[in-house]
Amino acid sequence: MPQPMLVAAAAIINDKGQVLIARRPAGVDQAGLWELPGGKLAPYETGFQALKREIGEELGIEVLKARPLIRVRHSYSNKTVLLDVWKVLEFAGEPWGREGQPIRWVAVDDLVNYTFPAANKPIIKAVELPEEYLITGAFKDTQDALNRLNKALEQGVKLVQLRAHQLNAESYRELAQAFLGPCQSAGAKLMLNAAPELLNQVDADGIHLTAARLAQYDQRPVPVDKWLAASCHDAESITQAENIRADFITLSPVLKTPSHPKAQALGWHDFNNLTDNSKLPVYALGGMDKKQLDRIFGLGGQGLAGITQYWS
Ligand SMILES: Nc1nc2c([nH]c(=O)n2[C@@H]2O[C@H](COP(=O)(O)OP(=O)(O)OP(=O)(O)O)[C@@H](O)[C@H]2O)c(=O)[nH]1
Ligand SMILES: [Mg+2]
Repeated sequence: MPQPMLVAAAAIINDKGQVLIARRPAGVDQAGLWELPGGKLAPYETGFQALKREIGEELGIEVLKARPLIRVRHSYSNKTVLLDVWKVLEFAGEPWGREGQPIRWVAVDDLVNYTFPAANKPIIKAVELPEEYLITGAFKDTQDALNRLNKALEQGVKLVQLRAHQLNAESYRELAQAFLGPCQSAGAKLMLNAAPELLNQVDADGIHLTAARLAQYDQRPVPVDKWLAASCHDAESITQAENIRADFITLSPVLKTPSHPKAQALGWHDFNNLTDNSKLPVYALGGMDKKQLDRIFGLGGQGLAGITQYWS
């Protein structure tokens, strides 16, 4: 593999939750496309140092606080880039296009209306996705499930996977219908852990494929305006998720977990290796709790997925 060009880029979010994008000027590579501000690492610079310098040069602001968001390797016809993308949490000053480039604050939901370089597809998804992915656990009946869901939504959960393998197809569909309203009111996305065809009956935000379902497809089984996620456990299933153009994945079990006592845990080292080689945003799953979020970010993860934290 050729040595990639190392690039640091920033997802700068303001207090309205908008993200700052800039337009690449005429005459440069990828002219006219929108991008996240940033640029190439100088020799001996770390990603964060390059981020601070580039953002100062391009936008005239000082990055005060940032954390890793996603690292994406992408090969164009003329070069390979490794984009080290940071989420900027605090900055000083008012950004302006110091190099004459148009800049714009855009609502996260509107990012789909702008054209970015091909490498940015998973990056835009990482910007859109929250840090936590709730997977539903055991419940007594519909009312109990809804009570637990509402509690989780009150605590700020923005992404929910309805996982209920104990239900038959009809009961699952009914429960999924019942989940739609509360999720919509809370501005949360609802992923169905079910066959993709269920989207024809239940207008949820997307489908989460089990590892078994993931292996069955040779192309993306849901429309592009819906989200597609998959459960992965190793490099092979991650490649399969990329091949069918999934938007994000869970990777498990990172640590030992009581819900899957027989499964061999990956451990942090393998989690890091696998996310490094994944093009897609990766949620860590298995034995996770919120205290591990900074470690997960540092190892290339999007955030954590799980059940115990919000469902019990
Ligand atoms: N800054 C930035 N670069 C991106 C993005 N996506 C992407 O593929 N790239 C690629 O990363 C490479 C380096 O980015 P750059 O042109 O901003 O580098 P730079 O600021 O150091 O430019 P310069 O060398 O002209 O001063 C370019 O080939 C660009 O196409 C993105 O979202 N932001
Ligand atoms: Mg640049």
